[in-house]
Amino acid sequence: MTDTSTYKMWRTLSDKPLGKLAFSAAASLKAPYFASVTPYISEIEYGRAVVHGPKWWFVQNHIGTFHAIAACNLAEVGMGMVMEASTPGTHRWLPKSMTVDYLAKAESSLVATATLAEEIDWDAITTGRDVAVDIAVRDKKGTEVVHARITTWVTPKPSK
Ligand SMILES: CC(C)(COP(=O)(O)OP(=O)(O)OC[C@H]1O[C@@H](n2cnc3c(N)ncnc32)[C@H](O)[C@@H]1OP(=O)(O)O)[C@@H](O)C(=O)NCCC(=O)NCCSC(=O)Cc1ccccc1
Repeated sequence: MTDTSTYKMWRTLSDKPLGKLAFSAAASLKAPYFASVTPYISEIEYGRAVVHGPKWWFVQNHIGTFHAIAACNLAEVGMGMVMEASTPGTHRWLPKSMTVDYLAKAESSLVATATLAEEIDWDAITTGRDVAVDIAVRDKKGTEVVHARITTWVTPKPSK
């Protein structure tokens, strides 16, 4: 079981009235650039997270759709939640690359579903390894408009 402070906070707040809203606001305070997509985090569990990004004026591009880089930011939020819920307290993670495909015009609010790309034997990570997260970003019709893969670098936490 992971014991990051983020996942502990999720378990404390997520079943309380307005708890998910409070958690989502806290995530944006911790990493303020996330606030630009006003993320609402609805699900977090080992290996999976779901994040909603409303479409409003600030996230639009010149053709009036959801800006691709704003969608990437939403994908980053999803990745971060998956990694916080999945990485054991003995290890730490840092995003090191992202590949992204813009599959269709994003004309509505978006939902990013982030999943660990493969089963990970965390105990076997004694030096460092890549851990990938896939993120499917869908519009309100369920069409996947953006697909991202974010690779994180996982290492054992240094002893203090
Ligand atoms: C570290 C690595 C990924 C790999 O380098 P390599 O040389 O192959 O690996 P090596 O293991 O030798 O480590 C080298 C050094 O790195 C340090 N270190 C390692 N792991 C961690 C760790 N987990 N945390 C902290 N430090 C760590 C390690 O101590 C060592 O330092 P030292 O030598 O002791 O002083 C490197 O390419 C890099 O820093 N890239 C930039 C990454 C970056 O800035 N990403 C974007 C940021 S997130 C964002 O913007 C969005 C977002 C926000 C919130 C939530 C979600 C999303």
